[in-house]
Amino acid sequence: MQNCEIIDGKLYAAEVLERVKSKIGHLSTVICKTQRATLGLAVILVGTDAASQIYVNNKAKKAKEIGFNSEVYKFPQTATEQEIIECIERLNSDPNVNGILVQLPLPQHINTQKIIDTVNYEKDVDGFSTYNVGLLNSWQDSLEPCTPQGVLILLHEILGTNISGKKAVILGRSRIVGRPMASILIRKGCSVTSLNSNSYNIKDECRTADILISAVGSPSFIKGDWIKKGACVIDVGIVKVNDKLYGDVDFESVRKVAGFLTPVPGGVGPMTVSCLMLNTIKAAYKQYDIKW
Ligand SMILES: Nc1nc(=O)c2c([nH]1)NC[C@@H]1CN(c3ccc(C(=O)N[C@@H](CCC(=O)O)C(=O)O)cc3)C=[N+]21
Repeated sequence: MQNCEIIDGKLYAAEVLERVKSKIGHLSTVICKTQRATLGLAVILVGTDAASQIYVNNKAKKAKEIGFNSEVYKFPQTATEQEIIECIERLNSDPNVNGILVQLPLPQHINTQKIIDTVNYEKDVDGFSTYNVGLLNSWQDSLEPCTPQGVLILLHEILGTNISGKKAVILGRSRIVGRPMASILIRKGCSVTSLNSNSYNIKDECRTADILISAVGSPSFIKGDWIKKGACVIDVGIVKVNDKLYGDVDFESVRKVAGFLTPVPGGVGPMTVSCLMLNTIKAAYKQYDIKW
């Protein structure tokens, strides 16, 4: 039986973070001393979703660790669109805030796209605004969504930088992962199949994948017999059940067939956080008009 390589996301996330730190160092010497500016990431959190609280705190902690200012703006579940919009507008015009992230999901009564599109697209470090999505899909430079960016870095580490011609199957079509992931892989020359819960023959489709990316949030539902031998399996799902974290992938059965597999936790999650830092420093370079 062949061996499956378990991909250490924390390792590659640390590498990305080192790159971010050196970029911060460079920018600080060029700009901050003379203009007395600081670098900042603002995070907006609405409501009390337990998972969101954890992620938001993780992001703010990491941001501070590497030398960003990071403020979390908390709103109650009952907050109005107008209150959130006013906060975003203040942050848009604050020169010491380079990145703004609105944690999702937002409460039902709030128009998510409207809120996201209030964020100045050059501070939209999630890359979810209509304008950034348009840039991405027309293959222009943009702030790209963090999780797909992190997945691409892992794929490059595993398979090399040329992944053109590979068959990629993506489960899930969310704004955060599925849709931008498909767009990025199409641009890289992959043959991309997008699946959702209504798709026919999901298992057979998955079995055609050289690269299988799952972002469904359904604990352990992808089994070993869904996997092509030697395939690269990227697990983006993360759900907590009875205090234990589960991905979409049934780890033990899939590792017997796959060539490469990202674990949960310790796979894609840490890459997402590092890519958020990368987007924040990229946004700062753009805002200060410094060459990347
Ligand atoms: N506007 C917005 N942007 C996001 O990027 C966004 C969001 N909303 N809403 C929720 C999801 C989820 N998400 C994760 C980030 C880090 C980990 C992460 O660091 N995971 C660790 C474990 C963390 C733990 O112990 O709970 C790991 O997989 O090793 C997981 C999930 C970002 N999201």
